[in-house]
Amino acid sequence: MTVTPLRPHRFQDYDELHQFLLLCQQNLHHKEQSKIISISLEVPAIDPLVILEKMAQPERLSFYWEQPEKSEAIAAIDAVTYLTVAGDSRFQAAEEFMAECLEKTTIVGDKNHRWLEPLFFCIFTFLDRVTQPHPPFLPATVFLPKLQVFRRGNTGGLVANLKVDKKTNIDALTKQTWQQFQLVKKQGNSVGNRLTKSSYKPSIQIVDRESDRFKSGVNSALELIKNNQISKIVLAHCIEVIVSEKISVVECLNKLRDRHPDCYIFAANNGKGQVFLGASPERLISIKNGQLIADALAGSAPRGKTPTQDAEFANLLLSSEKERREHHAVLEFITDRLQKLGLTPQAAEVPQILPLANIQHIWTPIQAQVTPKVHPLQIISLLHPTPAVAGTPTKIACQHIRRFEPFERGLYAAPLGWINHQGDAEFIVGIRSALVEGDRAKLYAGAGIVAGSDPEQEFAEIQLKLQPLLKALV
Ligand SMILES: C=C(O[C@H]1C=CC=C(C(=O)O)[C@@H]1O)C(=O)O
Repeated sequence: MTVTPLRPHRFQDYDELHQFLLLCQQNLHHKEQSKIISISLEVPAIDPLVILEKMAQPERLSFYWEQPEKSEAIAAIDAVTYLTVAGDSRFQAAEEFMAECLEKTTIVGDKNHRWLEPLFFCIFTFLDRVTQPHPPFLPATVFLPKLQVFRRGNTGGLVANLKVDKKTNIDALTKQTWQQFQLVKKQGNSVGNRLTKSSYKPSIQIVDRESDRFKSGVNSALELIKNNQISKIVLAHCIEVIVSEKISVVECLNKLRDRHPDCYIFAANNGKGQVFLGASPERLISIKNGQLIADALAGSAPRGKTPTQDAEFANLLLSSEKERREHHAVLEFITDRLQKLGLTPQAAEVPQILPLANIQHIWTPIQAQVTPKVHPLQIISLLHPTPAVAGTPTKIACQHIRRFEPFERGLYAAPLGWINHQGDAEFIVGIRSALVEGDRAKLYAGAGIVAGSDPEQEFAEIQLKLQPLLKALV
């Protein structure tokens, strides 16, 4: 990888871009060689959701990521190169793919933000194999977008990743890239004019055939727990909804970010008409300048209707032995796995409450210092799936999940996120999510089952967890 220092002229004019790309092509040594030229530019603050709406095409890969509370959002549009792979070495294959891409990438332009450089967007499924004949996503999809647009507060930026080989028509590539730059810049200052609320007001029909199956799954799981085969399992439920018109992904994301500013809002489009989206409160890992944070998040209660009732629910949650056990399984697992990697994780001794719009959780953030030798995907391969979405012991819990759940999880409860070339990364766990296709969506939510769990209460918890998505679809 070559990183060229900040250029004083910063591609402000068409001819400069044209000359630069011609030079890149001339510098290729032989006719098979290709390069990825990654150009980053500061632009006025833009709403990346507007860019997603205007520039993403349904038949191309795209990815959207937002943390409304931090005023951070990013849209990744189309792929200049991508990998799809299955099997238990998927994380390693993804790591190798990224290294190969970076090997032939030249990075130029502005560099004052960690998102002003090429990012790899990663979409993994819950399991490393799929059994459906036409799965919406393969076990690993990693892509470098053609265009990436971000906003953080009042700053904005774009990254264009261009593939250049001896055969590339540089005139056409320059024209296309220049048009993209202009289109993005035209949306400048769109933070003030975020998406206007449209008149999209469809009605919804819920198909929920499997609620008894969920409860009987919980009863069977309790038997396994009683027989000491497992100590925890997370069982999910899936409902299908039919909406009276084609679901607007952008509208749905817009509602989610307004109503759930404390969650990660995300959407992954497979380029085949299916979009996996949601509002997840659960960070798997974030790494910034070598500082890692992972969330142990498990144990749930509703929000109260008054501050007093809310505090009561929070106290009950923290003092419930059953909920604490559910939480502790996750904390212990993450800490143990990070130690296996040679890291020294540190967590507060007393867990906290993470209050969300309609639910609250027991939460312990875990911190560790990561050396550059440890790749983020190595960490993810050891952490996923945590007992917040699988169970204890992991392998046996996963086998029973497949047996009890009458659907394939796909991206539900799986790692989704991005990585840059310096090892900064951010991955969430894809819970509180839905797979959208046309006028239909499958909504997913799960609950941790331990000794003392009650099937009716777990089902009620799942209904609560499904609400944000149900409400955002209409
Ligand atoms: C598996 C889910 O939530 C996890 C995260 C937080 C709390 C959880 C719980 O209390 O069961 C779950 O472990 C889900 O929302 O689908």
